[in-house]
Amino acid sequence: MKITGVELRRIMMPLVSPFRTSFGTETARDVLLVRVVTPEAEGWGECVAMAEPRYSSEYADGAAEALRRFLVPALPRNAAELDVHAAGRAMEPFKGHRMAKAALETAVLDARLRASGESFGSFLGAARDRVPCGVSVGIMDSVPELLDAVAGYVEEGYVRIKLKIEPGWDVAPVRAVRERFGDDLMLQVDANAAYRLSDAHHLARLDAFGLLLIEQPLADDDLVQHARLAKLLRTPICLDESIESAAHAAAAISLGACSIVNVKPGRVGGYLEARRIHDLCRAHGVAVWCGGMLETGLGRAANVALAALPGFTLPGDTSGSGRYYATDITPPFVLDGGHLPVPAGPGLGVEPVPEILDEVTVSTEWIAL
Ligand SMILES: O=C(O)CCC(=O)N[C@@H](C(=O)O)c1ccccc1
Repeated sequence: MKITGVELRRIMMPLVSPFRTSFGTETARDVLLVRVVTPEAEGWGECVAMAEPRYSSEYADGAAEALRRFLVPALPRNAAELDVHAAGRAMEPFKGHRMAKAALETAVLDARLRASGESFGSFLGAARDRVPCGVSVGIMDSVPELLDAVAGYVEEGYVRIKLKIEPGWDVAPVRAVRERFGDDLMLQVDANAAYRLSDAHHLARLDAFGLLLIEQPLADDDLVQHARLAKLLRTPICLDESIESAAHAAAAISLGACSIVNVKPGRVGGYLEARRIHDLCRAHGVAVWCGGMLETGLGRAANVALAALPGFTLPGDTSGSGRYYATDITPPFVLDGGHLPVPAGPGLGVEPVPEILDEVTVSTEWIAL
C-alpha cells in the first residue's frame, strides 16, 4: 500500500506571556506541524525550529523547504516499507536539518504506532507512567517580577526551577530566588551560550547557590572551552545547543565538557537519536533530562514519554500546557502533584482538537506521494 501523502501545517500559538532568553523574546510560537497519512493510520510530528535562526541555524520556513524539496520526496512510497528506520535511512543523504528530520521521523513513527496500538512510551522504553516536571523562567524586567513568577510556579507544584541568565542578569536574580525560596528548591540556570571563557571568574560566583547545573554557558561549537570552564566551576555544566548527536555527546563526555546533558529530540534529529544519547549517557553515568522548545501538546506528549526512560533522572522542561498556552491544540497537559502522566494511548496518545487546530492554522500544504 502506498503512503497517501504528507501535510505541512503552520500554526501560530500566542504565548500567555513573553518569554525572554539571552537570544531574544518570544511572544508567539510559529509552529510547523507534519502529518503523515497512510492507509492504516496518520501520524503527527512537531518541528521545534523557531521562526528565526536564533537558537540554532534552523528556522521554520527553512525546515518546511527542506521537508518539501528533499525529505518528504525521499520517503519510501510503499507503506509496508515505511517504518521509522526506513524514514531515517531515507533522510540520511541530506545534511543537517535535524529539526525538520525529527518532525518527519516522529510523524512516521506515530502513524506506525497508532496502527499497531503501541504507545510512544512503550516503544521508547519508558520505565515510569508519570514524570516530575520542571519549569523554565525567562529573563524579567526586575527581580521582584521574577520572584512573583517563581512563586506562582512553585505554588503550581513544579519540582524544579530553571532561570534564564545573561550577562547583567545572573548572580542577583539567582541569589534573590535562593534567599526567597530556600536551599531545598531544585534550581538551575540556562545561559543559552551568552558567556565567554573569560567570564569564568564571574560565573564561579554562581557556585555559592547550590545550583543543579549551569546550562550551555559558552558557544554551541566550543567543547574544548567548556571542558576548561568545567575545571573552574563547582557547578556541573550541562550542554544543550552543543549536543546534536550521540557522537557529540560522546565527545563532550570524553573531553569533560559536560557532566549532564539536556536531551531535545528535535535538536538531535529525532527520538531514536535522543534514545541513543540517553543510552550512551547512562552507560557513562551522565544524567540526562528532557529539554523543551515550547512545544504544543503533540511535541509535549512525545517529550513526556521520552522523559520516562530510566536515565532521565533530572526533572525536564516538560511543563504543563498552561505554562505557554491559554489553549493548547491538544487536550491540555495539566500538572498533578508536580508530575505529568505519560500518555498511554497508541502512538503519541493525543491528537489535535480539530476546531482548535483550525483556529490557529495559518497555512496548510498537502504533498501527495
Ligand atoms: O519549557 C519549554 O518548552 C522551554 C524550555 C526552554 O527554556 N527552552 C529554551 C532553551 O534554550 O532550552 C528555548 C527557549 C526559546 C526558544 C528555544 C529554546
